[in-house]
Amino acid sequence: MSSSDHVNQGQAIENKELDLKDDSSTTASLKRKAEDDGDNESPSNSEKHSTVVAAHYNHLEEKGLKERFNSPIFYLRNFNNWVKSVLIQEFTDKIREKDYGRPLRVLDICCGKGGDLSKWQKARVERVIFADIAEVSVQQCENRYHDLQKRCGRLFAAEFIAADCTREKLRDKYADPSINFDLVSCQFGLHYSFESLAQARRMLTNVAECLKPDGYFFGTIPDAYEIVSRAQKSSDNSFGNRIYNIKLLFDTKDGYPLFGGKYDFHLEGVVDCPEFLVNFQLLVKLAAEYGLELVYKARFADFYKDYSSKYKQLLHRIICFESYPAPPGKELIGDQFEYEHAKEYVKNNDNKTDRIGTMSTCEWEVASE
Ligand SMILES: C[S@@+](CC[C@H](N)C(=O)[O-])C[C@H]1O[C@@H](n2cnc3c(N)ncnc32)[C@H](O)[C@@H]1O
Repeated sequence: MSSSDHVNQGQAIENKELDLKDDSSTTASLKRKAEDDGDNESPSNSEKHSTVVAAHYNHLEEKGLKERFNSPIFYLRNFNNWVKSVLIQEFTDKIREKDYGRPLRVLDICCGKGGDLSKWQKARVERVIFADIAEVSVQQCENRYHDLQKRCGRLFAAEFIAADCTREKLRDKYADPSINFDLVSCQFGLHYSFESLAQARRMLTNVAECLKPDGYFFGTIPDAYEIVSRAQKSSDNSFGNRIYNIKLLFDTKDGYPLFGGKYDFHLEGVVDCPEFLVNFQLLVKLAAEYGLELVYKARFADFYKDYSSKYKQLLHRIICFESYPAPPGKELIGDQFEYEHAKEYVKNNDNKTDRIGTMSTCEWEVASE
């Protein structure tokens, strides 16, 4: 969705009434339109959830290579990394198309342990500020940065900030508060701010107040519409499979609240804490108040369709899919019944191929929520 120089569907958003049952999305990119003055809304009094979230991420163990290979979400993680890599590449390219030599400055908000460090290195950016509420994660991010620096010599400059980005003003914490970002990235983190309007506003202020006019904000969030639909089909407001479980903590009969739509999310070995639903149309409307205009949104399945041929090699390189049927000597990550779709595909494709790359339905259910 749109600004003047992008595919123009903007009016649809502007003119529509908010409809809680309307569709939402998993990846979105917004463009900074013009300068604005930010926002001075006071922070919420309740910091309980943020403390639980920070404690959860602080206690997550760092996994070694071997553990990662044996993880039941091995392909899902790789696929999520593919989505993030493509987003980073696409938006750095967009800026460079206009201004090739521009040194790119980035804010990676809700950065975690720095899962995107090497993506920023490959994108040849000049400076990245990493911010996250979990101070242990921020420290691990900094350690990883120094390791990467040792391995590859020249690396972008970096700053590391432990802060609740839904309550604190990040600008006051930058080494240079007059810094302007070309890109702000928030991967799998923005939804934590939808606990309350004040928190969402603070987050968007942090995102937008140092973003250059024509800079981009992009991120990935769970799909509220999908989550609520799945919960409504269940008898106890919860659903999941062998790798994930979601329990909504309110009655979904009449949809979901605009803020504070809380659910417990468990993803095997990675997430186990409360999260909040994001009504996408509301996000778009709020973001507009901060000078941000939607230029693209897609659910992961559609994102894959949009970019899989352009970034096919990367899909192979970071092993986003497993071979079905499993090659001799290898086992499938899931049970046989999780590959019916792949079995059908191989059966119906006129013997063009006897093996395809795929994900188990359990992993795909998470990627599509
Ligand atoms: C699912 S992890 C994603 C980490 C990273 N962006 C990635 O893609 O690997 C979500 C991150 O959001 C952070 N987070 C949650 N609430 C936050 C808040 N209020 N302020 C800053 N970071 C927050 C968590 O600490 C966690 O590191």
